[in-house]
Amino acid sequence: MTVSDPVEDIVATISRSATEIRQGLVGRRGKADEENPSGETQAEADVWADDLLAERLSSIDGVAQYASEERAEIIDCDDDGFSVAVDPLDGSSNLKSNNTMGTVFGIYDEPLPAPGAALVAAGYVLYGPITTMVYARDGTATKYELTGGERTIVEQDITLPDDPITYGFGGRVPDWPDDFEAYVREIESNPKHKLRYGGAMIGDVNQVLTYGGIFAYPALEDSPNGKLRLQFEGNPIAYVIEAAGGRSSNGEHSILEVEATDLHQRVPLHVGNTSLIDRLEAALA
Ligand SMILES: O=P(O)(O)OC[C@H]1O[C@](O)(COP(=O)(O)O)[C@@H](O)[C@@H]1O
Ligand SMILES: [Mg+2]
Ligand SMILES: [Mg+2]
Repeated sequence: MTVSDPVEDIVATISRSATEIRQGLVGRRGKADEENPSGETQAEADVWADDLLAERLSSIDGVAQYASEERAEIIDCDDDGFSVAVDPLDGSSNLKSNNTMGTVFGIYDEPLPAPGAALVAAGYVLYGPITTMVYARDGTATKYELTGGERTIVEQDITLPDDPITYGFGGRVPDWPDDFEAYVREIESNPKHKLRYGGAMIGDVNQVLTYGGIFAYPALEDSPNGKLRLQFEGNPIAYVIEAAGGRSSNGEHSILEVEATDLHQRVPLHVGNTSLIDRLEAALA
């Protein structure tokens, strides 16, 4: 008898759906005339990908809740089980220019909103020239290629390279607090460091995972919690980067220790090599 593993069922469902999501973007590059709970205009593809994932993930045995960046309310499913939090399309403003996007997921063993410490697994799909998935569970991260529903391992026990190379920071430069800007100038002044910013967190974070470095969407002068959402973006990415031997920070401590108070709350996000995040926290202290 095979023992069912809802976490594996969730990840397999997202893997299979990724190819369809990628193909379904064609013809859905317009706006949807609606705002999401964060007050952003939704793309047609945001709404469509959310509906597709909501239907599939909420019907899995052992999924108690489905929630996403694109819907105000949690969908309650089974009485007991895991909570799945999804950013169906990360970087959907890149649809218009046909640049990188992703799908982010976190699987929590507590009802949402939940702290990162309640994650049992998390990962993301990257719609690049090919479709890849990075998925972390039990402290190890694995990279896969996804083709036509198949998930093939390309790298196990991924770790951030020791010598950091790439950096990318979101938000308008004039909106950065002075201490953060001073830190950025320090990073830029190292001749080994290269700027890589594509406007989709997943693309930028995947550069950091591949080459080492730092990605941040920091606190801004008028938005002290930055832009990215804790449940759907911050926690899952922090979980993956920490499993790969890096660090995450809200500016003070690990993102995984941030108190979860609201489903759609935002968090300043900084992830990357331990040395760079340690230095960032010192610069912001
Ligand atoms: O356009 P900006 O302000 O640089 O913001 C870019 C950031 O916003 C996001 O697009 C937000 O994610 P969504 O596209 O899922 O809303 C991140 O992927 C990215 O890092
Ligand atoms: Mg996003
Ligand atoms: Mg999104």
